[in-house]
Amino acid sequence: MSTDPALRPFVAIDDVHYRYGDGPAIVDGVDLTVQRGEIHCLLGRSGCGKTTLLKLAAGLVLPDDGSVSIGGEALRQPGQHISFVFQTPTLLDWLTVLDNVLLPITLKRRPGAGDRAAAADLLERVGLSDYARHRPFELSGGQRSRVAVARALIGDPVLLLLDEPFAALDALTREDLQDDLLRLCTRTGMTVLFVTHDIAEAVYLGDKISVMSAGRLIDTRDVALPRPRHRDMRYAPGFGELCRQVREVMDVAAGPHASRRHAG
Ligand SMILES: Nc1ncnc2c1ncn2[C@@H]1O[C@H](COP(=O)(O)OP(=O)(O)OP(=O)(O)O)[C@@H](O)[C@H]1O
Repeated sequence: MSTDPALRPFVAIDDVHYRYGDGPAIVDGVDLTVQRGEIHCLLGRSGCGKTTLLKLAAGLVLPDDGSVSIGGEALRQPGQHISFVFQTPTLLDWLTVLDNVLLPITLKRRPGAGDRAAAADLLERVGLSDYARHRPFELSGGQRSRVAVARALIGDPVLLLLDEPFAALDALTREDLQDDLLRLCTRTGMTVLFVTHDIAEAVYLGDKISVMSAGRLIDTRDVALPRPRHRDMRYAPGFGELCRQVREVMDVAAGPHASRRHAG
């Protein structure tokens, strides 16, 4: 690995192994690097270990073997400036939307006027200024997901980890949120590791895509699409071809039956 800090990957997951208790290996020798400012999408079938790898990247669980480092520092506990967005937006119904966004601050100290202004600014950026005083149960699923993204960004995290954050949403709302996320990433230059089952989502969002299967990374590739991404790109022939190539990798990982089904 390079000794020049500018060239060193921001996230370095190095030969990481993890099992829950005495169970089987769930993460089985994974090497993954993410450069600063990169959006790296992690694809894989259900149960292959994606969430566990994300928890390792957050320091929520520690590797049995191998190492995780963020910004050149070995991670030995939950990372201070790492935010996690879960599939279900875990908002507190008794707090207002604004107070939900402020929650990560409130858990550490009393929020000040600057914190409130930052939360209001984030709500504006996700299109929810008019909902600051609402309670989460008054919002749609897409709006709740937007609040969860805004909450993850309070305190300017250096690394954003997202675990299928838009999976429960309808296709059009999901596309809107993908565009919101890309805008926020461009503005902040944040580094992102994004877990999804959805190949088109990974291709649209990612600078790179890694495919995971049975605890291992079986493929990592660059996404050869220009930035900024635009929704019309989804209908360009090159986009479909990229999706097809990734699908092929996933089918090969799933064995000959999946490949035959895909072939028709
Ligand atoms: N806390 C836990 N204790 C024991 N086993 C667990 C625990 N969490 C996950 N597992 C097991 O680890 C394996 C991988 O789970 P993980 O959630 O990492 O997969 P995933 O790829 O994110 O799946 P999905 O796409 O369905 O969310 C599964 O077999 C799961 O049952």
